[in-house]
Amino acid sequence: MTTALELSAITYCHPGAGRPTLAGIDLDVQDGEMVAVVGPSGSGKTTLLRVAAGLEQPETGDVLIDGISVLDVPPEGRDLTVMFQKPHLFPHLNVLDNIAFADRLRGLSRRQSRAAAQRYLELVHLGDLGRRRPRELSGGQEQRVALARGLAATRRVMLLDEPFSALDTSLRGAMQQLLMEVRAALSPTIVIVTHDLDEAGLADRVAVLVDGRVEQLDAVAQLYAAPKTVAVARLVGGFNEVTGHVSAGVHRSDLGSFTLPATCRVAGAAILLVRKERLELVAVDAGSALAGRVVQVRQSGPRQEVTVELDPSATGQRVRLDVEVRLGTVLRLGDRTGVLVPSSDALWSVPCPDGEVGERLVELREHDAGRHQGTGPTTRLEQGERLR
Ligand SMILES: Nc1ncnc2c1ncn2[C@@H]1O[C@H](COP(=O)(O)OP(=O)(O)OP(=O)(O)O)[C@@H](O)[C@H]1O
Repeated sequence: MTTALELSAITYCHPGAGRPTLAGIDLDVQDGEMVAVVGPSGSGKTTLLRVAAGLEQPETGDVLIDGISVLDVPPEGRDLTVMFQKPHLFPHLNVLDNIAFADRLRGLSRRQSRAAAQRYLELVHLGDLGRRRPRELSGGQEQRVALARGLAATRRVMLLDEPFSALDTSLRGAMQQLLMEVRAALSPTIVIVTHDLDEAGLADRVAVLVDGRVEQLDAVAQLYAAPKTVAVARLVGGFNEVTGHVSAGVHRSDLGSFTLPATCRVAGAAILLVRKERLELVAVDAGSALAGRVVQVRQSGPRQEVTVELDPSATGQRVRLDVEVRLGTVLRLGDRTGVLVPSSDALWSVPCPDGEVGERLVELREHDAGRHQGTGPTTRLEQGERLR
């Protein structure tokens, strides 16, 4: 596989901004690959696309297409197409000529460019609407035409900036389905900026942008199973976080001691990450369950979530865990319940960000030191044993 687009050590600062928007971006997109760019609002996603497209010039770094620097090439010469949230169709041209426009610019005859445009129009399931004007289209149809026009114009890489975010949920779903069909038919190379993690899941890899840097570039399943940092975990969402520390592959905290998967190579101050849907509510006296009581029950869309406050640990701390349960599970505030923490392969841990290594961690370390004083070498606690 060849690298279609590469951003190398890109830095960029908006005029008047206090700090760089892009602070050393490295990103490669392989031929035929779809890479999604996600990140908190203001993290620089659109700026990154604009730099790739040549609409902004980076301060340092390079943009390469097929291994050749295009820094000196203007946007229209870069073989990249950008598609924005708003379709921006030409109002005076009919749908077919909107799609045929790029080929006409490249010098193709009207007949050739319209024939190609018709094929793209059929690909987006609007084969009959070629003669309509953009004002005669619904929002969803307009966005399909914009996609067809983008595909017709693209020679190398398509850059999509939240292209479906203005559409309602069902239209967005339909456009995502269409994007999959287009990928299966044409294997275009795509970079898509999105806020929607489900949409990002359509991509081969997802780049998580935090503070102007690519914090992680991985398949979406990896972001859920093995986030590199707490910022990535928070962006992905759905994790319980418990601060503690790791030594010899065991995370120790007020929740207890949990062996981490061998692939998790964190040491020192670290946050244990446990996904809400991997915790299980069981009978309060069930074997290795942690006991507590229900302090909140809430419904969010098709999901039901329960917050359980665990009985105090030996150090007096009351850890709260969010648990996703089956919709319709009957639970009342104050109910006693057990919480079963999954086995090590469903756990993960990330380093504590510097600012979050707080007093609690110091207390935990002191507690551990006291616990093991005079008892010889530290023994590994059993999985799930609370500190006492
Ligand atoms: N033209 C500009 N001049 C000055 N600052 C800008 C300009 N455009 C964007 N910024 C700032 O640069 C930062 C990154 O903006 P950008 O639009 O790239 O972020 P984003 O991740 O795409 O955000 P969102 O998800 O909200 O669309 C923001 O702090 C924004 O306010």
